[in-house]
Amino acid sequence: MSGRRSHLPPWRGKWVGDGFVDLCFLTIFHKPHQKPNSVPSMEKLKSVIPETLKQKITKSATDDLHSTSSSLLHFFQTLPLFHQMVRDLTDPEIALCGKNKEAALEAKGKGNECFSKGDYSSALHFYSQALRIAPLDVEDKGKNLVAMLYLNRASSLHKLGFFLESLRDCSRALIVSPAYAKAWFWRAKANSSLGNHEDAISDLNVSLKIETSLSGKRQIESELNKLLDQSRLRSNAMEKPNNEISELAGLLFYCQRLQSWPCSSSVYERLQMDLQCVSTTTKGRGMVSSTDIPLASLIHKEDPYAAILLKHCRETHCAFCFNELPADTVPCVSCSIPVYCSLKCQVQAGGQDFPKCMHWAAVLPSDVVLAGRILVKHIEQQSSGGVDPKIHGILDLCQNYGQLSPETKLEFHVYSIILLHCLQQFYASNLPSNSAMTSEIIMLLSKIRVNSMAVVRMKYSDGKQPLDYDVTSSVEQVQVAQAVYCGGSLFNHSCLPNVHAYFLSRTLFIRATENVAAGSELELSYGPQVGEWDCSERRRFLEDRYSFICQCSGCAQLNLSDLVHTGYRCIKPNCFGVVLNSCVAKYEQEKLKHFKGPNSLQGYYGISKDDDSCEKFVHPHLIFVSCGILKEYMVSDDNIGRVARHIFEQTDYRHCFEPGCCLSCGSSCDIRASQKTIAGAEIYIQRLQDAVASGEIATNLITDALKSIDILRIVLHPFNKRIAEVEDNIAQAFCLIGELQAALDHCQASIEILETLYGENHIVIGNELIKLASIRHSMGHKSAANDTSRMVSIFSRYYGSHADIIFPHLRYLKREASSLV
Ligand SMILES: C[S@@+](CC[C@H](N)C(=O)[O-])C[C@H]1O[C@@H](n2cnc3c(N)ncnc32)[C@H](O)[C@@H]1O
Repeated sequence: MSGRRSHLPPWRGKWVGDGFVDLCFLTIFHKPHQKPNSVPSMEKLKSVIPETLKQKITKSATDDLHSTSSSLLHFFQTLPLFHQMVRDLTDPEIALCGKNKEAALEAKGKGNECFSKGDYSSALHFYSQALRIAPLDVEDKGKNLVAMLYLNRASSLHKLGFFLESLRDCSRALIVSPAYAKAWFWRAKANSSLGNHEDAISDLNVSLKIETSLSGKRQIESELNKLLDQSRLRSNAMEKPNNEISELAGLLFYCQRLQSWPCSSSVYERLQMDLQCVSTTTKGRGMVSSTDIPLASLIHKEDPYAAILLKHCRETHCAFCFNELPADTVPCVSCSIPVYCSLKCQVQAGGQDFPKCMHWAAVLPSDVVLAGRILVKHIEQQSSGGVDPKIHGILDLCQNYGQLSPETKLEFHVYSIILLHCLQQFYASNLPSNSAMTSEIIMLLSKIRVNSMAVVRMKYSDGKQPLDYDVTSSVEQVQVAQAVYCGGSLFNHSCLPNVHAYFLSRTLFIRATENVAAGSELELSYGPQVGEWDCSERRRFLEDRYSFICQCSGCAQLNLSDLVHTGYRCIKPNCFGVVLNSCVAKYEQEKLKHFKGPNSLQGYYGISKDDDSCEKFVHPHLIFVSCGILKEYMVSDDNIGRVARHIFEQTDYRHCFEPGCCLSCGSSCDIRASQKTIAGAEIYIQRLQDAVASGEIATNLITDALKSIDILRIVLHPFNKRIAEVEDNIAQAFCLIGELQAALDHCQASIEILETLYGENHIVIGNELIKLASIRHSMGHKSAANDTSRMVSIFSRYYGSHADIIFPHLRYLKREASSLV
């Protein structure tokens, strides 16, 4: 789920969390080999809608939809601009997504040129481009063009040392043209390079039989003799390797290399949870378990109802399984847009695609395309079941149309009419162009907005392969696809989630990250979490993006993290109290106003009553309000306990959140002056960040940043998140110049703050421990093994047996840790 882009620096193992996707209207896909198509002028279309109609639409509620969509439909039907736009979107002649023999031949020619110059990676690029646009049934020089392109690419791959990829491409060429002697020959070479000598010999024998030219036959014979000599030399007793490298075996090999599903048998971990969908008091439906759930249990697994790859990932990720593309991509058979990692994905995608790959599917925003896919799936399911394929109430999911922004309401109206007209080309009888159908699509778009999930992948932003791990590797979650999971949509959001969602291939997995008592609600995070942002930021984000006011426990209760996250330090030297800015103070004061007493929270999140009638949360860093007095959960004498006591040892808690006043001793602090001081310090920190990004670090930049963090420590509360971020920047800079002890100290300082903000078992801490362990390991410290075991336990909590698949670093670090012990 997308979540807002965190302000953490790129190397931080940052956690965007689970989130639902945002809308990205009007982003246009330009194909690499052709000029960008004319952009459908959505803004222009919106601008010609009469003002009164616009007003009506932007103020509409669900009940008004028939009337508003009828008026807009009527207006568009008489508007030439609208018809022109629909024509542009649907006309295969105008569209850029069609196959194109001339362009394919041109790209092939460029590939051949590069190949003959020995520039095999450019040749690979041009052949892949040509494959994408080559029509399936055309010939070039008496041979099938697609088969030729596969073969040419196979030769480039072979030259580059990608033998398995080369083998697969030869097999693909042979599927298209089985009597292609050269393809058998190159397949033999790939098999031979992979050590599959018997397969290589058998391929050469086939090639020899088919080849007609004398020179060709001679070349094959010479290769065959070489291989036969080699195999005679090998002992007869040698075990025969498994030579059956089929497309499927190739796929499995790739999955192993890419650390992706479905190669691992652990994927078949069983679901044993008995979950129920119940009605909650404040959040609509929600999921609960009828039994106690131990932490790390897999509680839900689901394939998407519909899913689409995001535009920016079209060149890098498979359009079906969403995994990273290998070098030997497989194009779509009907159009030039999607590419797949294998024939298997290509075939599977065929079942979920539109009847014909259409230009509009490449141009319209992902929400709209997803709505189109859902409509088509619905129509086809109904028709195949012999049911009248009338569209009504597609997907039993909630929607928040009434709470959408005026601009979004207008866009939903416009897009639903455009989508309807695009789909009518194929489904005119099921999709009448009327207000009922338009309202139905608006509802569908509203459901997608609230319920669709962002499918994410881990990205190593320093560009290194996961297994080439070193201390500066960074792990980041990036969104690659958007999908609707009907079951997954029933999990509500909490800023203190007790379950965690992640993806392997297209499959959604949800796992409990703590022990959850029977009957407690199971809630994941749609992005914001306690520790990541303060309460005001989280609520604003959820309201803007998903149009609901968060009613979770993290937002309803006081917690230490929210108070100190952006807090300032008290001016008294020995006071550990926190000073809040006006925005945070307002939100925290608000919580107290709405506090209805401890009983209102019964039954949530495993709260239990202890002897002196105080409510306890399972989250150790939570401070809670109970029985009319403020009391901290943490009674220990550590930092958290000290801060908590200072903050809450006051009687009149209802008025304690005065902005600019220390919550502990009441001293007033000049926040404006503090902000000015911070702005001065931030200049040097930014310079260091820029230097880190460029990889060139002068020591004076580190010295300046160290002075700046000292200044920050004077004005900001010791647990303010900004200090953790800057400590992290400095640690990275020290890493880059090889001063590992200093890097270690700053990395530890950063983690200490993050543990206070998130809790020590949070996945963010797991990500940070990757860095700590790697620094310690580079220094030969035995304690790296402790970091690793802590990290492994955190990752297991969030990913169970899938942790090693998602974080290949874990395997590396585990191996290194065992070598230290
Ligand atoms: C993906 S749906 C979750 C299932 C939904 N409750 C239902 O009845 O179908 C998201 C919607 O649930 C509600 N919701 C989820 N988490 C919430 C929270 N923490 N506070 C308030 N409403 C929430 C909001 O209406 C939100 O738009």
